[in-house]
Amino acid sequence: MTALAQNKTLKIGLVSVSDRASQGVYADQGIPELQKWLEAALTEKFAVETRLIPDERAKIEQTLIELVDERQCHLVLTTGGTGPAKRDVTPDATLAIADREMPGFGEQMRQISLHFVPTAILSRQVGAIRKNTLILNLPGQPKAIKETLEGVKDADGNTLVKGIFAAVPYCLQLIDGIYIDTKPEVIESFRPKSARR
Ligand SMILES: Nc1ncnc2c1ncn2[C@@H]1O[C@H](COP(=O)(O)OP(=O)(O)OP(=O)(O)O)[C@@H](O)[C@H]1O
Ligand SMILES: Nc1nc2c(c(=O)[nH]1)N[C@H]1C(S)=C(S)[C@@H](COP(=O)(O)O)O[C@H]1N2
Repeated sequence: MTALAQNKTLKIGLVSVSDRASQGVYADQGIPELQKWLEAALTEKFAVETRLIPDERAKIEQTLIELVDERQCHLVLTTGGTGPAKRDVTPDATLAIADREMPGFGEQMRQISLHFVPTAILSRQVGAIRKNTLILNLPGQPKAIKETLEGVKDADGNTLVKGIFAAVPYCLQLIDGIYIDTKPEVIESFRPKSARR
C-alpha cells in the first residue's frame, strides 16, 4: 500500500483557473461551488487544498504538481480554462504533467453538458492520472460544476445521465488512492460487488 493510500482522510485539491477572479475583477465562485457540491455528495469528511490562479500554463502545471507531489491530494478538480480561446490552457497543462490520460471523463462530461448547453462541444476538458492522483478538468461556468459532477436529472430527481463523479470512488480505489463513498440521493457511485467493502 502506498503512502497516499495509508493517508485515510480524503484530500481534494480545488483549483479555480480564472484571469478575472484571480485579479479580483469578480469574486471567485469556482472554489465555493466545488466545495458546496462535495460537501453535499460525499459521505465522509474530507480536507481541501484550494488555489485560485490565472490562466497561465506554467502556473497551472506548477500548482497541479504541488497538489499531487507535495500536498498528496487523492483527487484534484480544476474549473475553468477548458475552451478554445488562446488563454484556455488548463487541459494542456493537465496533460503535460500527467502520467496517463483517462479519456472517459472528458467524453462523458461533454455528453452530459450537451444536455445543458450547445457550447459543451467547445470544452477540451480532460481527466488524467499523475502518480496516484486523479485530476479532472471542469468548465469555468460555476453552474457547470454541479451539472458535470452530478449529471442530468428529471423534475422528480431521477437520474437520466450519470454525472462523472459516479466513477470517481472506484477509480480512486483502482489507482490505490483511497476508499470513498457518495450519498446516493445526490450521486449514486458504482463499483463491482467484488470491490465493495
Ligand atoms: N472562477 C469564476 N468565478 C465566477 N465566475 C466565473 C469563474 N470562472 C468563469 N466564470 C464565469 O464563466 C464564464 C466562462 O468561463 P471561462 O473559464 O471561459 O472564463 P473566461 O471568459 O476565460 O474568463 P476568466 O478566465 O477571466 O474567468 C466567465 O466569463 C465568467 O462569467
Ligand atoms: N455543463 C456545462 N458545460 C459547459 C458549460 C456550461 O455552462 N455547463 N459551458 C460551456 C462553454 S460556454 C464553454 S466555452 C466550454 C469551455 O468553458 P471554459 O473555458 O469556461 O472551461 O465549456 C462548456 N461546457
